[in-house]
Amino acid sequence: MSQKKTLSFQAEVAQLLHLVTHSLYSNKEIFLRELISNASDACDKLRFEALHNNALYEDQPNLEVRVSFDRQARTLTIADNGIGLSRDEAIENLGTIAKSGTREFVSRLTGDQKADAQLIGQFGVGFYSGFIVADRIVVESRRAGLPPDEGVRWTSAGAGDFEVESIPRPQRGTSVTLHLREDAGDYLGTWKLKSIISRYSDHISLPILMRKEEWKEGEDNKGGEMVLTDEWETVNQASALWTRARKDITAEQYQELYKQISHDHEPPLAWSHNRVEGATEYTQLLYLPSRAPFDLWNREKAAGVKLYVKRVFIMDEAEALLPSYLRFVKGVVDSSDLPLNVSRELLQESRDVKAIREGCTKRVLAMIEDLAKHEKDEAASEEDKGKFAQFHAEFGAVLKEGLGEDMANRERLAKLLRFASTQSDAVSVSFADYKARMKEGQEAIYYITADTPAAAKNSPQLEVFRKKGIEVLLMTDRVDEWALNFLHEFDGTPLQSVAKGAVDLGKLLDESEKQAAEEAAETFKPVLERLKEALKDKAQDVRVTTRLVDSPACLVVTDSGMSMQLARMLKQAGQKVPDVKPVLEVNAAHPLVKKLEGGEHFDELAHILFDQALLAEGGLPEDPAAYVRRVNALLA
Ligand SMILES: Nc1ncnc2c1ncn2[C@@H]1O[C@H](COP(=O)(O)OP(=O)(O)OP(=O)(O)O)[C@@H](O)[C@H]1O
Repeated sequence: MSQKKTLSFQAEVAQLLHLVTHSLYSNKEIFLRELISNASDACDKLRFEALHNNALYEDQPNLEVRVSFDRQARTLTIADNGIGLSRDEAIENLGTIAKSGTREFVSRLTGDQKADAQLIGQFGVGFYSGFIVADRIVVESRRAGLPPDEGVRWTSAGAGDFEVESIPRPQRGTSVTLHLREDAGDYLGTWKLKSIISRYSDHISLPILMRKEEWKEGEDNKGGEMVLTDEWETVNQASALWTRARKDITAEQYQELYKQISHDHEPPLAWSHNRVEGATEYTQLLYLPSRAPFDLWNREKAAGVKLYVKRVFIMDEAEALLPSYLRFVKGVVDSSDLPLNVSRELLQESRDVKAIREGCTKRVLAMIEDLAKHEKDEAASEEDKGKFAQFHAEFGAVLKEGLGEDMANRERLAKLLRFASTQSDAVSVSFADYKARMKEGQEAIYYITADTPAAAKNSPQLEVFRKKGIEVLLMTDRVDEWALNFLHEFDGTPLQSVAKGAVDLGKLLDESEKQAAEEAAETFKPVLERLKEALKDKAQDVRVTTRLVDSPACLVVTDSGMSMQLARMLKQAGQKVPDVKPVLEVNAAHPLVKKLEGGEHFDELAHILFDQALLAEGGLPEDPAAYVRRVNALLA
C-alpha cells in the first residue's frame, strides 16, 4: 500500500533549492522562523475549518508546536497538530511554488550568488529554507479528518526530486524532520533554539513547546551535563502579539510580526496599535510599509489586513476593513463582536465592519499625519524627518485616489499631498505651502497636469505665470487629473488648472496690460476669423490670449471639458472618449503669428501652429506625416 513514488520539483523550486544548498548565508537561523510560521498557519487553518466541523479536532483540541532534537541522530523536528497535508497536498504544496511571496522572491534572484544569498537571509523562502541547514528533510503528515492510515511521508535531499509514500499516522498534523548538515550542529542545543524562537517567534499565538533540560551530575563527581527530560515547557509568550499591552511589546517584536504577515523584508515605516472600545470593540495593529509592492496599481489587489475574531484567524486580505486607496496598509484587526462564521459577503453588510473601517481609516491617516509632523520637527531624528518624504514617494499617488473615494476625509487627504512646482523640482510643496507663497491679488491655486515633469515644466501655458512670478503646481501622476476633479478648493481657495478655460489673472494684470490685450484682440479679429475657418475640423474656437509670452500658440479646453491629457490617457487605456475639440489660443505678438497676416501659406501655417501646440503639450498631430510635409515645405 505504501506506493513509493519519486517526483521532480517544479523548475522554479529546483532553482531555488540549488541556491539554498549552494550558497553561504548571513542568517542561517531564519529557517526556524519559517518552519514555525508554517506550523502556526497550519493551526490557524485547522481552527478555521473546525468552526464548521468540530470533529476535525479529534481528541486534540489544544493546538501547539513542538520543537525537539536528537543529538545522536543529528535531527531537529518541528511538529504541529494543525491541519496537516494529504498525500496530494504534500505533492502539490511541497513540490511547487504557489504563494506569491516566494514567487516574487524567485523573480528577484539575480544569479549573483552573494546577493541572492543575502536576499534569502532577509526574505525567507518558506519551507525550502529548511535546506539551509539540512541535507535531507522528512515530512510526515496526516490531514485532519482523514483516517489514521492515510498519512504521507515526503522525503527529499533538496536536489532535483522528492519521494512520497503513504504511511499510517495516528496523530493529526505535520512533523518536519531536518537531518542537519555537518556544519549545523549548533541547532542541537536547547539554549540556541530557545534564543532563536524568542527572537523570531515570540509573537506567535500558539504555545511552542520544548523538552525541559536538567542538570545531571557526572558519575563520581566528574563533571555533569544538561540532559533532556520527558517534560515539555512552553518557550514563547504564546499570546497573539496584538492582545498584549503596548508597553510590553518591543519595536523588534512589532517588526517581526510585520515581516510574518507582510512577507516584506524591510522594516515598516510606522505602526499603530490600539484597542478600540465602545459600541464596536476591536483591536487594530496597522503598519505602513516602507516600499510599494510591485502590484500597487492593481486596484483588484487584495488589501493587506488580516481579520481575526476573538483571536481566531478568519481570513487574509479582508478588503472590507479599509478603503481601496489604503490597500498598501498591512496589519491585523481582531474583532470582539463579529460572528466567527462571518463570510466576505457578510462583511460587506455589517455595521460593525463599517465602524471598524472608519476607525482604521482614521488611524492610518493619523499615522501618516504623524510622519508629516516629524518632517518639520526640529527635535526629530534625521531618520524620522525623512520618513514622510519616503512615504509620499511610494504611496502619495495612490493616496490621491482617496480624494474621489473617501469624501469624509477629503480635506485631511488634501493636506497630505505634495507636488512639484515651478519653484520646486522636489515633490515637496503642499497646498498650504503654496497658499503661504501666493502673490498679492492672486485668487486661485494654479496647477497644470501633464504626462511628465518635463512636459509640465515647459508647457507654454505657464509662460505668463512665470513672467508674473506666480507659482504653478506641476502634476504628473496618472491619477492627478481624475483625482483633482474631486477637489475644487483648498482651505477656501479655488483650484484652477492653467490649461482649462480662459486665463483670468484678474487683479494680477495691470491696466495697461489689459488694455494692450484688448487692442491686440481687436486688430487681430480678421485673422482670427480666417484661422477659425482653416482649423474648423480641429479646433472648437480660436482666440487671442494673454497667457503666452514666448510661444506662438497653445491648446486649452473649456472649464468643464476633459483635459487633452486625460482624454489621451483614457484612449490609451482602450476607453471610449467623447471627441473633444480644444480651443487654440494664439499669441498675437509672436512673429510666427504676425506672419499669418501677410496671407502667404495661410492654411499651411495655421495647421502647423495647431500641431505644434499639440506637440508642446505632449500630444501627437492626427496626421504626423502631413505635419512634417508642411514644415519641410516652409523650410525649403
Ligand atoms: N506545517 C505545515 N502544515 C501544513 N501544511 C504546510 C506546513 N508547512 C507547509 N505547508 C504547506 O506547504 C505550502 C508551502 O509552504 P511554504 O512555506 O513554501 O510557502 P507558504 O508558507 O505558503 O508561502 P510563503 O512562505 O511565501 O508564505 C504551504 O502553503 C502549506 O500549504
